[in-house]
Amino acid sequence: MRPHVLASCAVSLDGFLDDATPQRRILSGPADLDRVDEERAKVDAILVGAGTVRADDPRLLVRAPERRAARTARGLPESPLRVVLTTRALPDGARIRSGPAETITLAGTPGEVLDELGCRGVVRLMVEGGASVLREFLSAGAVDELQLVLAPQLVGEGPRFTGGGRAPHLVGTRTIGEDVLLRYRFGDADDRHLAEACVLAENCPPSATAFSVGCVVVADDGTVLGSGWSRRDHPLDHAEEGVLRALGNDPRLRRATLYSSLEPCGARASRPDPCAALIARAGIPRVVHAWREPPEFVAAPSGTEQLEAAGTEVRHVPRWEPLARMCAARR
Ligand SMILES: NC(=O)C1=CN([C@@H]2O[C@H](COP(=O)(O)OP(=O)(O)OC[C@H]3O[C@@H](n4cnc5c(N)ncnc54)[C@H](OP(=O)(O)O)[C@@H]3O)[C@@H](O)[C@H]2O)C=CC1
Ligand SMILES: Nc1c(N[C@@H]2O[C@H](COP(=O)(O)O)[C@@H](O)[C@H]2O)[nH]c(=O)[nH]c1=O
Repeated sequence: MRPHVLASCAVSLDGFLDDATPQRRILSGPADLDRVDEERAKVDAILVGAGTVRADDPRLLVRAPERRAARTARGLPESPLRVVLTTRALPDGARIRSGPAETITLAGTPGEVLDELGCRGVVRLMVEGGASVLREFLSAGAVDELQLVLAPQLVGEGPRFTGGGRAPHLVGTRTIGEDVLLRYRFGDADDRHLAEACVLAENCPPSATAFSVGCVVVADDGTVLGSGWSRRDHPLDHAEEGVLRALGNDPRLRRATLYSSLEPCGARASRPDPCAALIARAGIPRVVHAWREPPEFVAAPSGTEQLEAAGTEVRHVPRWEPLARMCAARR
């Protein structure tokens, strides 16, 4: 299975990734560099092109000790696998060649590289650049999410990425100090919204007695009506339950699609109404999920059967199941 690909970069106001001098130009402010570190800590592998290794001599490690410790506690290496795309040997003395993380080199099309990394068990890949690699991955339609930071600097000239590819759809913006983070997703509507639901599950407060799930509800014109995750507003809330409560009787629900990282439940121990009943009652005609509920807390999960009996179309997209599981396992 191919990994979920997050492309991440910072650009100046005039659109450059670096300046034209041999020194590395840091565009992100300190708070954004810390956010990038947080993203690194979530992935299995970080990929750059050899041009970035030659220009920046990066280490590509998780910097924050508490993030490294949290990875180790989950049985992961303290920093992700480092992947350099190159047709040559890495420069002698390049910092990326030394520990503590493992480094591999690969060559090939983005599709071949993703297949190879998928075979190695990489579920989440972060592509950090540089210009050629970003262009190559975006043009090949190999990026699922782009996190682009606009930094308040004017550079004049330097590397930039250009080129075609699938249309980006804005999913969120955030001001980070003086930087602005723009988050985009690519692909068809089901892939975009379902992958987003999966990563929302990372926000769930931990629980030993319930799954961690993310949910997005989208109107038939593509408007995101609501989103959330398990236990966001109340310790017993399922993700779908919290989102539907906030939406009340919105008439748009009758033509909406509900995306959930996990199949909506058909039975609950802690509350009378399972999510399948809440969805049917709200009149939502379509549900898309990534992961059939395992028989962990309920002997024979029946959410799909109940939804279908109520006339709701249910689509299971197994491509996102590893991402749904990985985000649910995050603490
Ligand atoms: N602002 C930001 O967020 C970031 C900025 N940057 C900047 O980007 C610049 C570097 O960009 P750029 O020069 O385009 O270099 P890249 O990092 O994109 O690397 C390009 C090189 O990668 C190798 N490569 C690319 N695709 C493949 C492939 N499919 N198979 C095998 N090898 C491949 C080739 O190396 P080879 O010739 O060895 O085969 C190629 O020359 C730097 O200035 C850096 O500072 C980089 C990352 C982030
Ligand atoms: N300059 C720049 C980035 N550059 C990326 O960070 C890498 C270096 O990371 P490290 O090894 O931890 O120092 C560098 O090679 C490139 O991939 N990233 C950003 O978010 N913002 C920035 O302004």
